Amino acid sequence: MPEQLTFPAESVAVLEPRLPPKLELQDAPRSRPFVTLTFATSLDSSLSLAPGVRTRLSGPGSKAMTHYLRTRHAAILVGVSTVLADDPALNCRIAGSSHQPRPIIIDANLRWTPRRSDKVFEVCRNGAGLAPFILTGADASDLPAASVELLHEHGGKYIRVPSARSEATGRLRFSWDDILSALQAEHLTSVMVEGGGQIINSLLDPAYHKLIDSVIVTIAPTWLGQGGVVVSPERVTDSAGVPLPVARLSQVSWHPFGDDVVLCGTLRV
Ligand SMILES: NC(=O)c1ccc[n+]([C@@H]2O[C@H](COP(=O)([O-])OP(=O)(O)OC[C@H]3O[C@@H](n4cnc5c(N)ncnc54)[C@H](O)[C@@H]3O)[C@@H](O)[C@H]2O)c1
Ligand SMILES: Nc1nc(=O)c(N)c(NC[C@H](O)[C@H](O)[C@H](O)COP(=O)(O)O)[nH]1
Repeated sequence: MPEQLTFPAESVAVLEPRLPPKLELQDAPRSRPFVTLTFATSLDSSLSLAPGVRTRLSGPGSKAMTHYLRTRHAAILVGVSTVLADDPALNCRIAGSSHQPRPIIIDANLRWTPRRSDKVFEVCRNGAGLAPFILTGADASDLPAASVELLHEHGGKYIRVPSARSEATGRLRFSWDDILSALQAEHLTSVMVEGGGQIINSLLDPAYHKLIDSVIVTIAPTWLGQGGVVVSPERVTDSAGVPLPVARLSQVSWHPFGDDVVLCGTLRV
């Protein structure tokens, strides 16, 4: 029996001002998708115990909140290491909701080989989710034919995004402007960025704050300890090299969900 979550109407009302406008209420077409940054963190800012380790942080109430967010966004975006670690379904499991978000997987360097048995395809075949769009820096001629075929069969695809090679890692990187342009071209009007750490830290670069419309963070009352996947964006300094805070939320509100608290805010000025 597939998991069925419920999210109470009073909590829906609390979240509504933080969410993308419903399509029918949108007065003018947007030039880029509405971006919600959302994740679950421990008290020591960890998303998971270690890279590659799936770690449950959200309790039942905040988990249902995350799935409610999935009903209210056109797309859900994660990095390839999250897919490799978690084998996520990336679908919405709120009882009675017919909406499914489009999974977007950032895999600039083609690290993931999709397989028929992956959960994201399984839920798709069961009519409980959509097939992923994989954003890659690879040329069409370098895409593995079997992966292209598997995606096509389920309604997914690779999308090529302009990339630059990082001097530090030698890996291909996207700018968030290009990621959002790719989603806009697919008529995806809103996206929730769920993680993992590298994706979130890259989006929290001050150059991209203007692209983030809403931030919704679940904080679980636990310390995971050192060695976890940590949300901590690259340091920013002034012209004298003195460290500055990278970002501070405004329009902040805190909402308890069971043992967890959900923090809402914005980085837009
Ligand atoms: N608690 C949560 O809410 C939550 C959410 C998602 C994932 N997770 C956990 O996080 C861990 C994975 O996080 P992670 O940091 O190891 O990996 P990740 O999921 O952030 O993916 C890393 C990959 O994304 C690529 N990437 C990041 N920014 C990019 C950009 N701008 N352009 C192109 N590529 C980019 C990196 O090169 C790397 O290949 C897993 O353990 C997972 O369970 C937890
Ligand atoms: N809100 C939240 N609380 C958590 O405790 C946790 N581990 C995640 N992780 C986010 C990640 O992006 C995927 O949601 C997971 O990998 C699970 O995926 P599914 O639910 O199967 O789609 N998210």
